[in-house]
Amino acid sequence: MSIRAEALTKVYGQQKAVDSINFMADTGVLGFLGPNGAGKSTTMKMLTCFIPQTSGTASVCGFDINKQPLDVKRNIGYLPESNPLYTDMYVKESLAFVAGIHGMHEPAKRIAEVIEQTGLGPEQHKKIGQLSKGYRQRVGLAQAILHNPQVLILDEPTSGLDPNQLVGIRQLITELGKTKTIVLSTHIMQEVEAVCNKVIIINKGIIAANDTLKSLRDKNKGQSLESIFIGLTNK
Ligand SMILES: Nc1ncnc2c1ncn2[C@@H]1O[C@H](COP(=O)(O)OP(=O)(O)OP(=O)(O)O)[C@@H](O)[C@H]1O
Repeated sequence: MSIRAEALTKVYGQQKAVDSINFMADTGVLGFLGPNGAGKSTTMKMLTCFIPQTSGTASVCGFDINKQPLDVKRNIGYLPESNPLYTDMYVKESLAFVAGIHGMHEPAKRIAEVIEQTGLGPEQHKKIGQLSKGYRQRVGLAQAILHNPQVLILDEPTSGLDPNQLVGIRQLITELGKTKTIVLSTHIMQEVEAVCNKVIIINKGIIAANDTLKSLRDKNKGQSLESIFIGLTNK
């Protein structure tokens, strides 16, 4: 199993942002949905070892997030919600920098491959600060997949992209999901329908649904994913 979370909990002060959630994920694209403030980003930050959990456990590719954080990070690629990038760096320079962090030797070939895969070719000689939002997202994705991790955690990777950019990024996520485990947070139901095999809906830190997209639809016959989401998150 690529990801396993058991009773994973995060408390900020008085607030339980993530309340004892259990889930597993393997190869494919898992849609991680929930209203604003539901606990999606917090869960992602714990799985990627950015913040410690309050209680419970989780493992990535069999490595414990507390005891083996370096192994977790070797096996995980993370695109955070705000996609923080060094805007003064050139695209290739930023990828070489990330390759260095991962201790990759002679990364030029892999950098060229990832530039091709993410469609960054035409913009590869620009500074990140000169890129459009869609191309910045592609740089974020390129950085996340550079070390060829088995697990990808993508926090709203397509927010704010135009329809053309959306199609390209979704195709890339679908392609990557054939061999990798992807956890994808999004508010766009159309996107879930387009790329996800499985769906977790989280509400107020608690899992309200954990199912395949097909079974979720079969159980709620005739309802759109949007109405299912609204029904489950307004309780
Ligand atoms: N550093 C923090 N300190 C205190 N509370 C926090 C912190 N980070 C998040 N929270 C709170 O935890 C809850 C869950 O936040 P989180 O960012 O995980 O939600 P989310 O599902 O990702 O929301 P969105 O869809 O708006 O990005 C929210 O109520 C938020 O205000």
